[in-house]
Amino acid sequence: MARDLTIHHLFREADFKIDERDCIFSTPIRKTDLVLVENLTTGRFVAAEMSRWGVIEGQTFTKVIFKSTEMESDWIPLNAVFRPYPHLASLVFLTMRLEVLRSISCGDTCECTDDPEFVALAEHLKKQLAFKPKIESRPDPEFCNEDTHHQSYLNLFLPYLLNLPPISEKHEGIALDHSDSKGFFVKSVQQLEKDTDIGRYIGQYISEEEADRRIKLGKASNDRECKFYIYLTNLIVNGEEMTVGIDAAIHRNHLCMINHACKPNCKADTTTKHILAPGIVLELVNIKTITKIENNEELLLNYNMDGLKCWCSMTQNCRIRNQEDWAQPTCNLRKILNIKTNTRKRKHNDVSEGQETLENVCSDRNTSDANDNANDQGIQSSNHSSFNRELTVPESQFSGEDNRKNE
Ligand SMILES: C[S@@+](CC[C@H](N)C(=O)[O-])C[C@H]1O[C@@H](n2cnc3c(N)ncnc32)[C@H](O)[C@@H]1O
Repeated sequence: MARDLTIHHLFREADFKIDERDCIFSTPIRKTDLVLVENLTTGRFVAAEMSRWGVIEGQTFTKVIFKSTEMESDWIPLNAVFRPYPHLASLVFLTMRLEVLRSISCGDTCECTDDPEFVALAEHLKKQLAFKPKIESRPDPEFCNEDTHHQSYLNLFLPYLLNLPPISEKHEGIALDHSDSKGFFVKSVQQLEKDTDIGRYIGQYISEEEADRRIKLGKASNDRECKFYIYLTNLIVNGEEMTVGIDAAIHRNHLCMINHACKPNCKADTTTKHILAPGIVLELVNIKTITKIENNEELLLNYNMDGLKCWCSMTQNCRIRNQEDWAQPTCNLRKILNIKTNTRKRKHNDVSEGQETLENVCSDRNTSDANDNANDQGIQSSNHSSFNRELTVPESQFSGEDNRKNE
């Protein structure tokens, strides 16, 4: 019996073109996330949990501390860590299972699943599929008052010198708050009159293409906390309109934490124009109240987003969020667990489909800059995604995690 299988072998033998190390740059890794760690001496992977990370004194690259059942906690270079997307986790699991079955040519009753390496990794990958980050454990977000731009946005205009919009100070009448069911939200701390301008939606300006890439990443990550922070706006270049995104997932102010409601008390106003360079005009996104808002009321916007499973309960289509609202993994784990040897061909087809999705996402990595890498390595906890009147995202992107029992 061939018992010397490693994940490397498994990928190779199944003829998959998956560069697992690349994936770390395309999906956020958080502390306590489940990862696969490569033992640099043996080249084998073990299941592990991210414990801490940082830059070791005198070294130029980031290292992480991991905990695994097999080894003591240790510092390892970040590029030895692989956190597959949840649906990739199921593909890895499927590949292992297929390879083990193939290598020993046995039926379902074989002892191959007793192999300690297989069992440890399979357990690990199953946990990966059940990835459910908790909103309440989130650290307070950091805010700033200025926009910034991504390389993809600069590329649209070089060699022009861009004049970024001015600083937008936080309005004194609003504050950030948090609830277990909705995560962060914005509330008033004083009465706000109708038509009050409460500030500009701050973010990182990105090209439409980059916005698409980040949306794809959000989908591919299958993160149940999948949140949307990109607001699309218009840029008028020599009289022609083009779309750009303002991504507030990382670079943001309070306003990106305003939740959606079907009957909102605020609106996004794009009538203020800002001249970035001669002939290049940006439509700024200002948030304004559309009703009088009493002290201690939540500020709400209509995202006008198709497919949002809205929890605001203001219309018949909305409901209260519950556990079922989480996005389900795209790959059917139960199917994989019940795999039969004689269904091997069909399963291989399943794998190709999923892999295609993943490759599409990873292949766009070059458009991302150093800023992105920092974010993707878990420095921030938020997922990149988007909300806007023009975006249509499948329902599974808008899932929640808790019910409202704590409110
Ligand atoms: C810009 S964030 C709002 C702040 C968010 N509560 C947080 O903690 O980061 C937008 C995300 O919040 C969630 N959300 C906000 N309002 C919602 C609503 N009425 N129904 C469902 N999801 C909502 C969705 O996941 C959406 O992608």
